[in-house]
Amino acid sequence: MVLEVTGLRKRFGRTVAVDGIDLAVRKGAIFGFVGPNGAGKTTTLSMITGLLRPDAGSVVVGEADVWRSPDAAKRVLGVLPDRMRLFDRLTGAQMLYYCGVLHGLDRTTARSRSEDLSRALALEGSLDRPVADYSIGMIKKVSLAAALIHSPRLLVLDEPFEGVDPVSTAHAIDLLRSYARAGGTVVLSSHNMDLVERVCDSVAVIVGGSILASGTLEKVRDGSTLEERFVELAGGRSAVEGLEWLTTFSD
Ligand SMILES: Nc1ncnc2c1ncn2[C@@H]1O[C@H](COP(=O)(O)OP(=O)(O)OP(=O)(O)O)[C@@H](O)[C@H]1O
Repeated sequence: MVLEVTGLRKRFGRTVAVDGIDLAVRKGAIFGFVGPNGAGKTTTLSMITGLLRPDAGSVVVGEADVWRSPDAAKRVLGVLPDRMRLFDRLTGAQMLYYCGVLHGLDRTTARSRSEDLSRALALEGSLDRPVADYSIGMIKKVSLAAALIHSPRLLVLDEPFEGVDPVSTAHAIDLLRSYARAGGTVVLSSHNMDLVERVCDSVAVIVGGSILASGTLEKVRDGSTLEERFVELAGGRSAVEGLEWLTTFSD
């Protein structure tokens, strides 16, 4: 296992965001973490990556406990956090160079990897512009490149495809697949069930801070589509009753 999460818990005031979850992700997996809004995905991924201290539980990445040996764990991790604050006065090229050097790459390697990643993620032509001027999709792509630049063993990506166009998404998927085939491991969250079905080989469904189903994609789908299974586990669709006023139109 590359990632082992045991009894993870987090509460914000009276809100129990994560209610004692266990997860195990094997080497080479592309693992999808799905759940409705407010289910606890970002809170869980933030605790896994050392960004948010858990109230209880442990996270082991490779051999390292994220909260006891954070330096060792962070060497193994590549992270695309949700709503990441970027150094957005830097150009894309400067930001990738900075991330590479921070992770211990020498200058030449950081520059050449940043060029390789920009080609793979269709960011050429944008790297000399300040990140502050990037579109939402471009920010996701440069953040993904920043997560990959030091060639980590485990990638944790919170909503990596949100706002990313279909061609760039296809490139990013190809990149993640070849990374996983070579022994890298990916944990990603997404609201796009078709995409999760396309990319992931195993999934966990989190609702109200608890994991309601996890395992291989086939096991969790249980004969239906992931979307149907997701809606079922998340408590079904809400009715539109009581919204008749919506069709009275203001004019
Ligand atoms: N810093 C915080 N302070 C207070 N409550 C928080 C904080 N962060 C998260 N929460 C609450 O914890 C719960 C889980 O939030 P979280 O962001 O983990 O959900 P999520 O599954 O990532 O949702 P989404 O799909 O909408 O991004 C929610 O009820 C949220 O309001």
